[in-house]
Amino acid sequence: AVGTDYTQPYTNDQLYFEFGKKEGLVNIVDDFMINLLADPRTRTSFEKFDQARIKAQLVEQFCEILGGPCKYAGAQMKPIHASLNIDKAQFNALVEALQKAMDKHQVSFDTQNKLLAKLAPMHRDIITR
Ligand code: HEM
Repeated sequence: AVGTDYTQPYTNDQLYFEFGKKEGLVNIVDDFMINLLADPRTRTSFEKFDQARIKAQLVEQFCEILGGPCKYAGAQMKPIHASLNIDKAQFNALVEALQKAMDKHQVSFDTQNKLLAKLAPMHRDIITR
């Protein structure tokens, strides 16, 4: 599982290749975290934690979701976010930060939406207020 009991990874590695494989994901997630730390809606959550560790976990999670050769071994989404008091505006800000990073790395709109479609349902494990 990739952090929830309902998220099914894509079953071939086409999307993983469209994201530029591991190297592409590392670059996208680096910019994603820069964007999260630049936005006041998300900075206050992320600044207190080990960002290098979170980025490494995000790369593994996205890699597995996109059908790549990875196995996410991080925390489940519900318990890890439970004490963070995350609202809908913060969740939306995170999606924007990811879109901005994917745009910068020239991931096509359709391909971006394939990843977002797997992340969006996670709102029910992450938003707690
Ligand atoms: C679909 C949306 C999201 C996904 C896929 C996601 C994914 C992740 C992952 C993979 C981790 C690392 C788990 C681990 O260390 O084992 C994590 C941790 C974290 N996330 Fe999220 N997250 C999402 C939304 C959010 C939002 C909206 C916020 C706050 C604005 C947030 C704040 C954090 C923080 C602060 C941590 C570190 C918690 C800790 O180490 O105790 N996340 N997230």
